[in-house]
Amino acid sequence: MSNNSVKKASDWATYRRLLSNLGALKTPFIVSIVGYFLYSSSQVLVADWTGFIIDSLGGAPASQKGLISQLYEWLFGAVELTTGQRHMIVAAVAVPLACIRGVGFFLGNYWLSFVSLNIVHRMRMQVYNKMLRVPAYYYDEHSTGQMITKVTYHTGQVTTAATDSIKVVVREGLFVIGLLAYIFHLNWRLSLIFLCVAPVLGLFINYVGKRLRKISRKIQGSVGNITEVCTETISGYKEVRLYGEKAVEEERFRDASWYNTKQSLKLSFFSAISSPVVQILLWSAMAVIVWLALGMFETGTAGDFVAYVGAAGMLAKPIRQLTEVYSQIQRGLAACDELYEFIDSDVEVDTGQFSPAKVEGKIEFRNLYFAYRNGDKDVVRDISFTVEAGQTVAIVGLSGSGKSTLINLLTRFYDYERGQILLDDVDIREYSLVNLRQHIAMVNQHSVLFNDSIYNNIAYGSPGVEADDIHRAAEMAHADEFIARLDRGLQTEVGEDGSLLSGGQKQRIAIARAVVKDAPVLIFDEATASLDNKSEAHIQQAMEAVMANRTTLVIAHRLSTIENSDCIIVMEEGDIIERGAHHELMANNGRYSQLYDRRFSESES
Ligand SMILES: Nc1ncnc2c1ncn2[C@@H]1O[C@H](COP(=O)(O)OP(=O)(O)OP(=O)(O)O)[C@@H](O)[C@H]1O
Repeated sequence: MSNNSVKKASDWATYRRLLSNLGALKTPFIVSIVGYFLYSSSQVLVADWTGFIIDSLGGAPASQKGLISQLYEWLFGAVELTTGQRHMIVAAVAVPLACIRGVGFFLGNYWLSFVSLNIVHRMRMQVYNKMLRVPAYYYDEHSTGQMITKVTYHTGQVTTAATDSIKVVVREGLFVIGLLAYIFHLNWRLSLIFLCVAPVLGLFINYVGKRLRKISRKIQGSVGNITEVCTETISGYKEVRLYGEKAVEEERFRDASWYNTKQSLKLSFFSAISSPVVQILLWSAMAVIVWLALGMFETGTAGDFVAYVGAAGMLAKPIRQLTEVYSQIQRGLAACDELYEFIDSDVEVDTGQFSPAKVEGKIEFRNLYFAYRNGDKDVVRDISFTVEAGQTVAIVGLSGSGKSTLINLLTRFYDYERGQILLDDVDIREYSLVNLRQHIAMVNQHSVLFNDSIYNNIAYGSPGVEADDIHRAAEMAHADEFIARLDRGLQTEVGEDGSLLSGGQKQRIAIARAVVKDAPVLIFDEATASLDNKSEAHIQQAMEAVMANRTTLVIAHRLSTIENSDCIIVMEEGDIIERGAHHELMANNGRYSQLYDRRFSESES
């Protein structure tokens, strides 16, 4: 019971929130409602016109209730008309009715689409903006497939509900109200019978609505799973084939797709059953009405009777349409719920106000501890070291020792709670996020290239950069040589994530991008993938050129980077176990010299 009332409140909250988006769209919304009002009124008047025609067969129409009859009486009551003139007037009513209907239809349809599409666009932008701001944890905990589904499938559901379905709701809803008002006007006692059916209809529709909403949520989840399997198969197509996992992936996909099919069938069942049930209820009421009307219309004309039964009969169609779109509306609302949940989720903490135009680049880690939210223990412990402005520090250690975690904390993709990281002696949490990241350039193991030209990839993050700077950066990154060999040079398209380039070429473009950014702090997470000697030498020279005069933190795998750095930090399982210059650590004969010997012999062989 309490659960239900909570759900109800949240349903209303969803409606209210959607409507609160109207804002500047109020005028087009009102125009569309006026349009649909005209459209529905003209539809109601068609029933009235039928009664008017029947009454005019025996002479001047004499109905006291018919709307067109009364207008006719008001306009022509005092005029002597021939039968021919009267017939012409009765027939001519069709033209203004069609005009009102047409104008109303256009105004209603166009302006309601205008409103709905704008609301959907805003919502889609809110979702996308949120993706740019959610913390790294969100990406850890949700798959790419599920996130893509939000922007595509979920907003698609809202679009259908907010455009096609809402049009039917407003248009046919107003039509139903108009018809009810009209039959009440003709005979209110008889019309009360219709109202007796209303609570039964309401209860039934409410029950079906809840089921539809629940199933719709399951369908959304299942579309997320389908997209997830698909994106994994697409990005890992080589692994799938090389490891012979085609059958397993096919099975995973079949499960996800079949679950979706089952839930969609359930949804179809409920939406298909609701319309006939509603129609049976309505037509039962209709039968009672006709039966009673035959005895109760003794005061009205034959035209009134026909108009009444005609209008009552007309109710069936819009009510059927309303029940038919009900499932789409529920799907839209279920999607809205989930999108709003996402829109309301936390963003990266960004409370710092400090925004210096330039920093020297001194970095200090001070007694830093950190545990990931989903991990149970600290993955780095009591980390303290300083990198003076302009120095290079290499961090080495076995896989999983916490090297990347330190970089993730420095760039504030995750926030620490114990200890400090300082940039120019100011805690990095006091910097605004945008400002902090402006001072850092990073070349990652998996630097992402965008599906654009090499030129634009190098200029990424540095809007308005001069062409000369791009050329210089490409030279410094030792990328100019291979770029010159390409037919379209810097304008060559690199494909999705640079798929048309080799690993070494991609890295050099990423280095050029860091050069153009010209930040005082540089982070290199060196690729472990073995490059051929020539590429390695190119990248080595590129790195050295870029590192000059910058504070550099290198997660190092290459011997030369390690040997030349001012200090080497050796990590093991989250702790710093050794630190010092290369020759000092070699002389210590500890873990570093073991690691070094191992790498040295590997690279020699
Ligand atoms: N997003 C995350 N959520 C939870 N745990 C994580 C996350 N990223 C890393 N870890 C864990 O933190 C520890 C340190 O990982 P980290 O990536 O910092 O190591 P690394 O030294 O950079 O390793 P590699 O050289 O293989 O990149 C590992 O035990 C890892 O499982």
